[in-house]
Amino acid sequence: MVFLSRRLFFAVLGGFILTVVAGTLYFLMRLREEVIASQMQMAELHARSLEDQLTQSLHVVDLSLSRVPGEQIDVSAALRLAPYIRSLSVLDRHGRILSSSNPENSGIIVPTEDFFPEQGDDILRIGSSRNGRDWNDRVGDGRRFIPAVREANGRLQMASLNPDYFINEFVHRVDDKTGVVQLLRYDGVLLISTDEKMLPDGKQVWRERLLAREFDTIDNARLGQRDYILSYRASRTYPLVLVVCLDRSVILAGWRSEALIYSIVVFAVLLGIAGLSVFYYDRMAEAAEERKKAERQLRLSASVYEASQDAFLITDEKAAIISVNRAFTRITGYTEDEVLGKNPKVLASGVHSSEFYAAMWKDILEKGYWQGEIVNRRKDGSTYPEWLSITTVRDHERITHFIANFADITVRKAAEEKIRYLAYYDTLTDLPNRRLLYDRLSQALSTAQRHSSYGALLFIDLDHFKNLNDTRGHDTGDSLLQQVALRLSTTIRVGDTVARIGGDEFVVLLEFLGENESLAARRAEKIAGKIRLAIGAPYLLDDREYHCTPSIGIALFTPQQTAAETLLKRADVAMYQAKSAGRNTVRFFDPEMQSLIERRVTLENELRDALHYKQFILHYQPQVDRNGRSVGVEALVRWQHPDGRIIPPSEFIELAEETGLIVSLGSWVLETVVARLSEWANDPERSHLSIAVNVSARQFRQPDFVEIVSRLVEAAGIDASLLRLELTESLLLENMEEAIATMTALKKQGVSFSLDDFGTGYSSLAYLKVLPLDELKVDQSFVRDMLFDEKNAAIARAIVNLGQNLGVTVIAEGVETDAQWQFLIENGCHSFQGYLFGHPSEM
Ligand SMILES: Nc1nc2c(ncn2[C@@H]2O[C@@H]3COP(=O)(O)O[C@H]4[C@@H](O)[C@H](n5cnc6c(=O)[nH]c(N)nc65)O[C@@H]4COP(=O)(O)O[C@H]3[C@H]2O)c(=O)[nH]1
Repeated sequence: MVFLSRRLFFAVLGGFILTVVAGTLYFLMRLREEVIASQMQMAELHARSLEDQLTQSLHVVDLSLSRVPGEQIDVSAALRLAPYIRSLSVLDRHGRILSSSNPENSGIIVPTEDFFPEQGDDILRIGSSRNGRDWNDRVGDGRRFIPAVREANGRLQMASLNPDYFINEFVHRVDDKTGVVQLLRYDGVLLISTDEKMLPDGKQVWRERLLAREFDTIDNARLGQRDYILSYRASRTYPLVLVVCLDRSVILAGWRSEALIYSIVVFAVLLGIAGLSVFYYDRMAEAAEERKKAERQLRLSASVYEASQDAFLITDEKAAIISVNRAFTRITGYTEDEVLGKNPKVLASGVHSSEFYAAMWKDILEKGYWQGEIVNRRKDGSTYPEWLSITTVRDHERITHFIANFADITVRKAAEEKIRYLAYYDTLTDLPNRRLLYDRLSQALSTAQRHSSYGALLFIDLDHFKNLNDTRGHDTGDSLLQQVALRLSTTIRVGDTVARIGGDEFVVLLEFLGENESLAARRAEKIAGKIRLAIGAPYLLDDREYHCTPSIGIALFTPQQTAAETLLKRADVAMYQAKSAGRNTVRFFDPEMQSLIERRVTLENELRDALHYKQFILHYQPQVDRNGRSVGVEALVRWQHPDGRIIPPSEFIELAEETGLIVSLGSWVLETVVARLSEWANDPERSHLSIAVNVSARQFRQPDFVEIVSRLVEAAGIDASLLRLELTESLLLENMEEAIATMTALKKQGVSFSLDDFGTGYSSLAYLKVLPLDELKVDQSFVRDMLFDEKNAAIARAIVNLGQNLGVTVIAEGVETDAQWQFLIENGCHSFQGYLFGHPSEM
């Protein structure tokens, strides 16, 4: 729609108003002219009819006066005929009234010189208007008369005319409020006027008028203070002029009031039209401005929408796509035509679960808004991360559209990742830096507290690294650091942390080293040893072999330890101790731990030697029945240390387990036992004795354990049932199925099994049913106190009952007194072992 400018609008409105005003004025003026024209006609009509009437009246007078002189005047007849004649008189040549119908006129000399025309026969000559009713009336009393004479036969006959008669006639025709009727003598002398105050035009004016025309109607004749329509007409017969003057102001009064009303109406209408126009123009201008603003806004929005670097996707209420912008196509590869009408699911990557989308839609529908990171799929099948915002558009609560706005954040994420990487990683080695180490250490400390588990911090410094840097340059130094980092990473378990905290300083964080401090220390030391070996292996730097050793400091952290800073300092101190101790070595921050470790290292080495130099011996402890008769023995290993001490198994079995030496030791024990059984087989006094052998978990889990035992038994040709393998509950529980398989296989060979330390472990009764056991061994801890502690007594009794129910024998170990033995016998125990029957000895 074309909208007029304000200036043009007012110009048009002004033009319209001017046109209406001009039209109205024109119309009113036309109306006025018509009024005037009709009044002029009217004035002319009046003038004509009054002149006609006047002429006739004067004709009567003329007739009355034209009688033969000397004739007696028949006054009454004349007056009857012309009521406007007051008297008729006869004058002599000198103007003396000889006789008159008004006798009092007689003798009066009439001054006829001012009559008009001044002389002439057979024509009526009109005198001027005089005061009084007649010649004889000297007082007048406001009355007037007009004399008229006619000369005939040397005599003058005169009539005194009553002007009031004519005035009456005139007023009868022309309302004295509207106009004035005047009767003039032809020479311009006023004879009669219906309004005496109004003076006629001067004689000269009339002379000129009458010379020009005998009758005429003139508009706008100024008489006195007023304007008139003036119509005059000279009598056809007599020297008189009849003038009708219509007062223009009165005539036009009606027109004026009409014009006023009309003007008011037109003005009001125009005012209304103008007001309404301005009002509507303003409203329309406002609306147009609003519309323009909205259009501008829309154009702006559209250009923002199109030019935006963010993708926009708009759907209808059913989630069918109705619009996408250029950025959408750039990011996803889909053109608008390809996605119009489709569901935004076309972009789904399959990375997110249905629960994720359900939660997202819940938010959108309930809160009207969702925002978050999501992975979508491009048209070419590649996926990309985007930051997505979805909002609803509502129309009175009803959702009409969904607007999704997203940006491909691949670059941003990469940058963030890079920043994060730079913040938390060492760029040379790709290892975590000090900051990340602190984070992980703090986490590890709280985890350690939660799980009551020990951990350790290993501070590793490369020996003489500075020399390498100084002599062969930093690049070579960097290369070494990278190789060391790689070796460290591959040496430790997944889940542990290796960090480079500066120069040639590395830190390894070990978690979950167990709840036992010394065990944790040993594990940490062992890993440190592995690291020392790994780092100690030769390097190839610039095609030259290079040897490097580390100094490693270890600080254990306990479940109570909290300060990461302190811990790192401790490990650092320990590392310096390692340096002071000659480098290429491992040192604990805690001196006790250090000596413990050192002792263990010594012990381990000695154990190896012991195996190598066959320093182990077996002691046998008898096992008896209710009658005290020997039914078997338990083989218990002893270490005959070169220093002459006999070391009990409690001091080395655990280390042997940890180091794996137990496998070799266990094999030696088995071989020795089988050899002893074979030896006893030929001894009638001992051939019935069984030998119980403790089998460690590691030994039992050897893949070829069944073969080893079978081979030994077969090779020795002994009665396999005399070989009784003692297993612990924990061993069996570690892998029940495998344990059953191994036991079953050996059972087939005739080997028997005893469950050692029964009651101290998990004591799951369920597994007892499925294990091919021959014997339950009541742990000595129950036996020791059972006579004083009812609970232990109850347990001992329960185990015996259990054995009876399962159909296996029950042996009690640690029997030291007769009372204990008697108690156990009374409660149905089958066999007994303990110092009461004999200490372990070489036999
Ligand atoms: N207080 C007290 N103790 C008694 C009494 N009667 C026997 N003992 C001790 O109780 C332990 C019984 O052995 P175990 O429970 O199998 O416990 C054994 C066994 O678990 C392990 N062990 C011993 N020899 C071997 C072996 O050859 N291989 C394996 N894997 N472990 C062995 O070492 C543990 C300790 O063995 P030992 O020091 O010989 O200790 C033996 C024995 O000397 C008594 O009346 N009172």
